[in-house]
Amino acid sequence: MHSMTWDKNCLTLLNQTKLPGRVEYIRCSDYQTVAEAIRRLEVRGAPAIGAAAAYGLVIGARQLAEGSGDFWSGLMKIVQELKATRPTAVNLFWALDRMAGVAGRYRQSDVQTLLAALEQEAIAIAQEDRTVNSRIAANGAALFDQPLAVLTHCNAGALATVGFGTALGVIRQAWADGNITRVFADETRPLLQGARLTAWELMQEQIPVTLITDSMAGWVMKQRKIQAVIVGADRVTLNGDVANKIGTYSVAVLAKEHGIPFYVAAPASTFDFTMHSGDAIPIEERQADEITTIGGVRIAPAEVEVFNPAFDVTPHALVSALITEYGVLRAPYAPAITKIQQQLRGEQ
Ligand SMILES: CSC[C@H]1O[C@H](OP(=O)(O)O)[C@H](O)[C@@H]1O
Repeated sequence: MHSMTWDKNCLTLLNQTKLPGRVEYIRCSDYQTVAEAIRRLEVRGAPAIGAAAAYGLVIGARQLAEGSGDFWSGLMKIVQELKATRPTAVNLFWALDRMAGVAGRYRQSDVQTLLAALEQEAIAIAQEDRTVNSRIAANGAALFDQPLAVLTHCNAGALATVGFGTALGVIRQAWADGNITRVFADETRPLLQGARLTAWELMQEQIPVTLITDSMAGWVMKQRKIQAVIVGADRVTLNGDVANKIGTYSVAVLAKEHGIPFYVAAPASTFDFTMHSGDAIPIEERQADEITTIGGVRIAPAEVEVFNPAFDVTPHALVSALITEYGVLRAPYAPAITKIQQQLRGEQ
């Protein structure tokens, strides 16, 4: 399955809010549709929203070229509108800054040349994510030197990326190597990415998966049913702190308590080299009805007070290893992350 496809004139998104019951697609012929899809988690997952926003800017630039307003100020306004869709996953800002940089290099060119350059950059961002997924998978699978059962939280699979996933990419490769006996998937309240998306993805490939509620993770560890945890990330800071789906921090604390390795799979595009610690990561808070209803059915009093942070931050001390396309990083993370930053600067 693919989270998105690009066919020169249109971005088609798999509508993840309808899964697993219905496979429906959203054809995005304007950038506003892409922005709304990111806000509504119709497309979600750090690398996926970065790539979707990049394509959204391509579409928006074409809309401007057909209009009569000031092209450059209009383009920068669309960049800001897309950046405002969600605050935590750094891939969104990384992708849009990269696209804006390309636009700046072609600002004095004719519009058609600029449009072509933007489209090529968005395609490159998507293609690089596929390649990076494969390298993360290979680096992470090498950690599994015997058949193990693992636990994962939320969805860091093909649906969260352009390729075949970060955490689930490692699981797919380790499964192919014969080193995964079973995956325990946290349902991941409130939006149930684990129940709706991870369970669906793994069952599509006959990878053994057991769905549990988030509150069962500790008991599954106590019962020695799993030997490793692997999750994705939305933002990793210079010291190795990790923002990820709400509930990840609890899983990391439980893993520490039970002596179980807690791995984070993340591409360099999810590293925030401007942020020294997770204390500064903006945590998205979402609307109350995500908690007080399920599938439109009310499960709590309508006026109840709700706290709905979509992410939490796991301190680097609880992270056993960061699995990246550059290799498996171990603590202390700052020197290794800084080295990746230097390599990236050298590649530009
Ligand atoms: C490979 S990034 C996946 C990451 O994104 C998810 O958040 P959301 O579903 O709200 O976009 C979750 O934190 C996953 O670990």
